[in-house]
Amino acid sequence: MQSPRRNAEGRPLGTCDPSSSGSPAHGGGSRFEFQSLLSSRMPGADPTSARLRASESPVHRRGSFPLAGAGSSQALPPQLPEEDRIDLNPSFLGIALRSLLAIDLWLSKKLGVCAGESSSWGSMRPLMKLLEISGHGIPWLLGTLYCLSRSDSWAGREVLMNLLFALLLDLLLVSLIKGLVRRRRPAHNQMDMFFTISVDKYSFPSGHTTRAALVSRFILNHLVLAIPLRVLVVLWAFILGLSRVMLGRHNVTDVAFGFFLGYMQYSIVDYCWLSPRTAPVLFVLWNQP
Ligand SMILES: CC(C)=CCC/C(C)=C/CC/C(C)=C/COP(=O)(O)O
Repeated sequence: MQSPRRNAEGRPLGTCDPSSSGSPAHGGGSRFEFQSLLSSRMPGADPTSARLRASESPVHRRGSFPLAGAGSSQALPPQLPEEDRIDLNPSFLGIALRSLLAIDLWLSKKLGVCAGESSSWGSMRPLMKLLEISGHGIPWLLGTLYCLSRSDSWAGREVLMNLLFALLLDLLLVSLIKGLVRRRRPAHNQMDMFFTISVDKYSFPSGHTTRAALVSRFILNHLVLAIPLRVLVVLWAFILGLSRVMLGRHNVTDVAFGFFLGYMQYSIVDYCWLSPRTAPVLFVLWNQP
């Protein structure tokens, strides 16, 4: 049997100090806690009446005890520890976010059909992992550096220099957000990714997806491609994002935000576009023998 949860005084919740009963305005806040805790934790309790009682009480609307009435000599009852308080009036935003999170987890689990070899689409896993490599940071960085070293035109060098800047900016922003948000990867993910850095144990946002959105927008804006190739670039980005969820690497919201972030990152790169005019030092340095 579980031991009962206790309040700040070490008293089991659901018991009430008789000395503190009475009007909340006179320091009897414990009674309201008792009522609301009881009605929301007891099986078969009526949550509506708990809410009504709570809304009548200034104690619960503000989530704290009122000051003792003027001249009252009764000591203020102690505050409940944070984990023992119940938000009886959650905001609309709170409910919406919690619902979105629940749908996200449910949908991500459903779509994680290549998460393991024994999953329903487990045979597709090698293909998904090939896609994973196509969006990895290392091949993109090395490929850009190689092309930059081989480029013999100013225009080509300028575009590649900006692609390098875009890839580095992406790594920086994704690492920063992953480190701040620290959302764990889905439980069904197998951590068998190729060449990761420490923040890659976190999943929000999907780095592959930000890169895919950023690079594809970059290519569409700076390379002259026939329509079928342009469609292919967009499809690659979209399928790469989807494959992150199918592999079980990410939740749907990690990928959705990844697309948004990658798209916005391109706008930053475009705004700060490096050219021999705006960043002459970079271009001169690159041309040193
Ligand atoms: C210059 C430097 C520090 C390069 C690091 C490149 C690198 C290891 C990128 C990590 C790529 C990666 C595994 C990202 C994780 O992607 P998710 O889609 O799983 O978030």
